[in-house]
Amino acid sequence: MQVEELAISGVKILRPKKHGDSRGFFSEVYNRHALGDAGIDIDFVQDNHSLSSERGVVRGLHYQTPPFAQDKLVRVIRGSIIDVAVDLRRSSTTYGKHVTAVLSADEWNQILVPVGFAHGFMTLEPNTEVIYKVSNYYAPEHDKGISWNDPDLGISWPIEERHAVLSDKDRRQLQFSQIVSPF
Ligand SMILES: Cc1cn([C@H]2C[C@H](O)[C@@H](COP(=O)(O)OP(=O)(O)O[C@H]3O[C@H](C)C(=O)[C@H](O)[C@H]3O)O2)c(=O)[nH]c1=O
Repeated sequence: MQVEELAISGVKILRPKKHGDSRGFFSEVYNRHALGDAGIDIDFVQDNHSLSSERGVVRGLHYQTPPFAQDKLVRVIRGSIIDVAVDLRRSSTTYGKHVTAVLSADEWNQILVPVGFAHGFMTLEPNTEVIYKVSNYYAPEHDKGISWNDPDLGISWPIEERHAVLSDKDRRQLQFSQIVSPF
């Protein structure tokens, strides 16, 4: 498995091996030992799967507060997304900064977003399916968010606001300046 560190410490791009043959392919998309060899020792407890039917669907920017904070290991099995992680670690030199990565079924890449980050993505194609492991259970009362297009975050999304598709919840998220990070 290939591992690439992104510009903010802790956020990594993983690319598991794909074994192709005349039938198709086989890939170990999660292997705890392989992650351990890459210095990643996380006990994932829940698998999530979302389908977004349109291009321009935004889910995020979300995080769960302790004691239900989540590490996330995200991959795309159909379509593609631009994935975003915002550093909410108050002592970090990159507090409030973000990294982005294009994840796609074609690239077969994954992103590891550790506890301490807000996470979200925008779909780049219709019918995009995202699968991800989280290291803590869903806890609605601990589910928090930041507005996806907060100018203070400076995230340059590839699809303009008027064409973005969001949940009512995500249309009402707080601005970055309004949150008190618990990390
Ligand atoms: C996250 C979650 C949601 N739900 C239920 C709650 C709602 O009835 C429905 C949709 O939830 P929500 O609108 O929060 O789903 P997303 O907007 O895709 O949220 C995700 O968006 C970004 C990408 C994230 O990083 C998080 O994993 C997660 O917050 O699924 C559950 O039953 N379990 C769960 O773990």
